[in-house]
Amino acid sequence: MQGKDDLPLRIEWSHLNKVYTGPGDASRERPSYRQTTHTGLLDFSTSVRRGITVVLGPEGAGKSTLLRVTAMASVPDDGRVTYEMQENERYVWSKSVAAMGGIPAVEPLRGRIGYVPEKKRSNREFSLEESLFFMAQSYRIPQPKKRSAELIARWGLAGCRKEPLNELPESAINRYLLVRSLLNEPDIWLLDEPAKGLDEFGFELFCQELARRRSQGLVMIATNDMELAEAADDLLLMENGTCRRIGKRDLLTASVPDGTVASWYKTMQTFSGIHTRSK
Ligand SMILES: Nc1ncnc2c1ncn2[C@@H]1O[C@H](COP(=O)(O)OP(=O)(O)OP(=O)(O)O)[C@@H](O)[C@H]1O
Repeated sequence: MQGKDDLPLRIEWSHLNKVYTGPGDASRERPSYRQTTHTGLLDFSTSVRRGITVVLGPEGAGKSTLLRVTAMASVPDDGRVTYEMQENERYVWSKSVAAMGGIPAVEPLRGRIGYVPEKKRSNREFSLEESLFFMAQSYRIPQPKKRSAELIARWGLAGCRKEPLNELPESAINRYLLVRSLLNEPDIWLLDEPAKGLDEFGFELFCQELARRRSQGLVMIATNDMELAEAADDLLLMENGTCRRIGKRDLLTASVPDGTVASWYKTMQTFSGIHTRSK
């Protein structure tokens, strides 16, 4: 019999483009009336499978944009994302799907994606406990109270469960965001700098969860934290909104003497002149 781990789980991006337009550069002495544009994704095409893919790249390379679009929290200008969840079950996210009020078409998928965004703050006045309960209800999770209580206990958040989200200390809000993304036991877990702001205990819990999900689902981590990047099965290197390199971590890092992701990434930077603020 085919187990869950044997089922195909794959995301493919085809010719994705995303450009941000905004008012002129406010940092300039004279205000400009011209719009500025920033490239988030530029004809981005590649695919990933089950396991942990770490997305690397310098500041502004498009890592957060890629995760945001893949989480369907943002609509691409062009191109498509295809999610193959299992045989005969696939979904597409694109501008036309979004424009057609595509939410019903991707609704079953939404409940199978967990996303931790880059910005780790909340201005909500709900308590941590209420917020998780409401979210569990919106996902139609059976026994939502039990599920949120279980996660609160497992992630050491019982002491601050009554606190409003906008008053939580940084370490707790980071753990809360991880818990929120796990409520629905997602098949696809998308994490933008997940270790940033986590305390030591939170990082330990996060590593345990990552180990548990390595074979169970598809995990993508955008990070500049080279210690975390060592968790990768696959590496995806981005530059100027494009995929510059993708492959098995072991094969890519075999080309550097110490076999670490940090050294491989440094070598790649040397050849392209890209710079980052890696740890
Ligand atoms: N909401 C936005 N409005 C305007 N420009 C944006 C927005 N989000 C991203 N950008 C621009 O898009 C480009 C890609 O940004 P993105 O945050 O995706 O890169 P990144 O690789 O995640 O960078 P970092 O490592 O700094 O988080 C950058 O030039 C950025 O300034």
